[in-house]
Amino acid sequence: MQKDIATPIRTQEILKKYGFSFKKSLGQNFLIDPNILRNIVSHADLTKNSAAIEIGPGIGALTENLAREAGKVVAFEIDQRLLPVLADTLSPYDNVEIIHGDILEADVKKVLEEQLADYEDVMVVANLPYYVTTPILLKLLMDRLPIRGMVVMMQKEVADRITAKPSTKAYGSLSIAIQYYMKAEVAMTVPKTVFMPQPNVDSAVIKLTRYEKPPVNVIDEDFFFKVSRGSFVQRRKTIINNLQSSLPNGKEKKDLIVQCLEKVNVDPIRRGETLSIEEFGRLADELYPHFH
Ligand SMILES: C[S@@+](CC[C@H](N)C(=O)[O-])C[C@H]1O[C@@H](n2cnc3c(N)ncnc32)[C@H](O)[C@@H]1O
Repeated sequence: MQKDIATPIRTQEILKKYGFSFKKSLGQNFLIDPNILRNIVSHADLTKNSAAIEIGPGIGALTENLAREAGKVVAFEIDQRLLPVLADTLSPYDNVEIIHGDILEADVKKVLEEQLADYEDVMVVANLPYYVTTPILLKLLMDRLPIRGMVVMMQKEVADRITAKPSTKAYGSLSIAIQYYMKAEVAMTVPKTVFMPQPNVDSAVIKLTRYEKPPVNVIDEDFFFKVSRGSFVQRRKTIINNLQSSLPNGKEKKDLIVQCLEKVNVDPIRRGETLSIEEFGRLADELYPHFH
């Protein structure tokens, strides 16, 4: 067994050897605790028949743990300065491929089709760069990748929003966007002390498991997301007020919106934050013929 990359001493040695300085703008907070890393990977339930996709391998701390458990790891890293570091730290593993580039620009579907098709399942596992957590998650979901799920670390406040249930403060359009595709749960919270440098915010790891089919069947997904987003524009306002402002010609069509709300048993004076995904689905389908 190789020495872990992610001990504080080894991380310091690697950073010194390469004269590496952290770029805050790239969300570079590296993990330096082998137990946390093993724990994150255990939530992904990998076997040698699984492949893992990692976003932002840094100096390879999580990558190494993934390489030990999965059949193959493909990791996307934006910072060119880390490429020689990764070539060095991950040299004991022949099942890792590093792709240099921005995950937001990457054709992940092509990578899955061309390089990972032989694996039974694929998991995305990452300690995400916090400045782009939401765009990364939404991109991966909208790409409709045939993955089993994701185990991803992020700012705790974002993890709470993603996993939130209706009628809670954290519930909003992000909760709906993610929970439409995946079952979402907090796997663990993570203290600041296991990072170098320490971030200013608390962190949590969430586990997302892709649904075979969404929890609600809708006529048009884009319209469903438009209605749910539009219902949260001003959280303190009622759903009728928010929909009047967010739907095209909503002000003039107030009576029609009220009728649609009543038809699906949603009181127009409820707030968006009280509606479940199923209720948003029924409402979107009712509004669709009049507003799409
Ligand atoms: C929070 S660090 C995690 C590093 C390592 N996985 C660990 O856990 O120690 C985030 C990593 O993502 C990289 N990164 C930032 N933005 C990225 C992007 N748009 N695409 C790919 N990698 C990115 C950073 O350079 C950094 O290596």
